[in-house]
Amino acid sequence: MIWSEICIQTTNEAIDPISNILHEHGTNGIAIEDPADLSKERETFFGEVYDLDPADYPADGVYIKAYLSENTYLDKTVDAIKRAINQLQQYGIDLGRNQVTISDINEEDWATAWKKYYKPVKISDKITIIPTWESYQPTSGDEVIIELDPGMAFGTGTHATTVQSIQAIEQYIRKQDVVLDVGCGSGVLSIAAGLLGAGDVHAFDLDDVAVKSTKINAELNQINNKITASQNHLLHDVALRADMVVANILADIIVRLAGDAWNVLKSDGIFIASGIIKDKQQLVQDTLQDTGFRILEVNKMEDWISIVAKKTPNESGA
Ligand SMILES: C[S@@+](CC[C@H](N)C(=O)[O-])C[C@H]1O[C@@H](n2cnc3c(N)ncnc32)[C@H](O)[C@@H]1O
Repeated sequence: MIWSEICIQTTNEAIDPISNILHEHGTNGIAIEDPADLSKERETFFGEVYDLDPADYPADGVYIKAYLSENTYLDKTVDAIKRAINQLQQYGIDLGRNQVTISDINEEDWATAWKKYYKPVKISDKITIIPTWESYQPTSGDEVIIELDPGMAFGTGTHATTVQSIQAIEQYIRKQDVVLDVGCGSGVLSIAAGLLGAGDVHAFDLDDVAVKSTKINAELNQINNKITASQNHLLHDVALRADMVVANILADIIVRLAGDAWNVLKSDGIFIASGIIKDKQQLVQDTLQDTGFRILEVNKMEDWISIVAKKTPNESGA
């Protein structure tokens, strides 16, 4: 079968929002080619992405590739994707060259192409993520291994926003916590929470592909007894009581989520918000504080901000 490959040349900061747009327009198998992956050092990064080959990467820019099956609406879909990407400039996101190219590709090529960029990666002092098709020898007895096959869903675990989320989960989780993962993608954050001791994890995503991927990955890690995954818009109509809410999603969506996150959290509950660009940091902080949260931490990795907030009155009593 022949597929259409959409390749967008853009910037690192545009990867998440453009990936979301591509998902929303029904594309499959998103692959990211970012030369920064070869050389980046993260302040709080505990290891390296192993075995990456420079020959696999573009000389400059970031390429996001996604695939559409043969369909008569290709032109319309591509136009809609271009329009949605251009609108990101209104949110202050730098799109770089913003060049979109379309080419035909055989099914056998795309189905496995992205896998060559995805290697075992140590993302905290405890956690290593390994793709299911790679072999890996743990380096210490207490290493927590997350096996992952994200398939078509977002979330290899290696993106800075995901790394920040997992590091915060590791720091704040307590045994038997009830955790809600909003925008679960591949389920990587839910699995991290489950393996780090959460009692019950509820994962939500708008995208049915993400929900299926979370279920598959929970089973792969043998913690499907702890994790439920369902299709949902943010936390709408969720009546659970949680110790922790984690959302690696865009800043503007976190702003909309803040009130519901407050409502579902128990007193002293923790809200981990990630996927925030620098320009939106103040907006998210202000919104969280106006909602009543006390900001515990603001962290930066590459160009991304994550915020950890607690459901306790702040000093001004708001
Ligand atoms: C950046 S990905 C994060 C995936 C994963 N949690 C991680 O950290 O790697 C954001 C996810 O949020 C989902 N999403 C976007 N808007 C949403 C909404 N309004 N309600 C629920 N999920 C949403 C997307 O489908 C996508 O899977």
